[in-house]
Amino acid sequence: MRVLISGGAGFIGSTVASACLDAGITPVILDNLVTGRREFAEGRTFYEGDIADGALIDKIFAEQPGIEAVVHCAALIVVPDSVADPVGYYRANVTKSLEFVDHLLRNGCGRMIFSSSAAIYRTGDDHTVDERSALDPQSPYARTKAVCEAMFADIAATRPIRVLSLRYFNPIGADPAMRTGLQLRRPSHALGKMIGAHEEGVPFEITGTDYSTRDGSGIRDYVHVWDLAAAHVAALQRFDALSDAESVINLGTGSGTTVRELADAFNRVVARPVEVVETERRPGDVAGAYTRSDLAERLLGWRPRYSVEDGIRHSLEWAALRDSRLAE
Ligand SMILES: O=c1ccn([C@@H]2O[C@H](COP(=O)(O)OP(=O)(O)O[C@H]3O[C@H](CO)[C@H](O)[C@H](O)[C@H]3O)[C@@H](O)[C@H]2O)c(=O)[nH]1
Repeated sequence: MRVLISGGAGFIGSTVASACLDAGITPVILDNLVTGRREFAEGRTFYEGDIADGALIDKIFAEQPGIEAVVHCAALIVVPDSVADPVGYYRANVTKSLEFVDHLLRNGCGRMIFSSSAAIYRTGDDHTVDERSALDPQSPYARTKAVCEAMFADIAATRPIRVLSLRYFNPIGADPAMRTGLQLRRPSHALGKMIGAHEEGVPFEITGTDYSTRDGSGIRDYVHVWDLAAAHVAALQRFDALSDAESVINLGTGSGTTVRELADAFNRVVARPVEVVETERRPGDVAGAYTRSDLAERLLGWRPRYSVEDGIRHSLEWAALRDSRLAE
């Protein structure tokens, strides 16, 4: 099977590409390298360019016969940037996705797996969500994902394409074989900040300790990126067995981890523990959620295999390697 992966030189897309290769699926990478890394496409079939570039998409389908599906990961993903630049975010994530799907239709590609986000859910009092939970995206970034889901569903209703949206919770870790990982040197998410604090020997700041969670800190569902990638492989293999109604699947572990618990897990992994201090909430932050759904297991036969500690260990291993793997 041959699969086109948009954003295939990014963190998740490149990991999906590695999982495809390991499963005997041939990935064709499409990435404009705005945030993706050329190094992550090395040795793979790679087209540098934009998902909205119709001539390029036509060229890819002409040169790579037998592309059976698309995994659409290409997107901008930084919440504060989306607040500062909503036009840029809607253009990159929505307008270009609309053009992309049109190009796919013209080339007869009828299967798409879309990288969506659990950030689109309204979170209830018990901090759990499933695929039927109400949506209430809180940032322009999250709204671009919700808009894309709705747009794809409208298109799939009458045009010959089916779209499966996979709603990711919080990805951590790296390819266990260390082919790829997070491209950023200093990621701003909780584990990235923890690794940074640990390297510099400064305290890690818990941003917000007055949430209605079991210990007051924010709760998330940290899912290993290799498990996410494996879910894409399972979705590709089972795509045609899914019914039209089964168009959204949560990808999380089903366990909530608070920031304090994440720090405890971190300190079980590292030799020299990181100190933890408390500060104010970040603007726009939410208490958070984890999945209560078993749909991924029922429909894809997928279950996460890696623990939060595994994710932390692999993130640390990648952080130590990153500078030797990436040019800058
Ligand atoms: O230095 C920090 C950074 C984060 N946190 C806390 O850690 C939790 C998780 O924060 P992250 O920034 O790691 O994750 P978010 O879920 O808030 O947001 C991230 O994950 C989302 C997926 O659900 C989207 O992808 C989004 O773009 C991305 O920023 C929150 O309670 C946050 O307050 C800290 O305590 N200290």
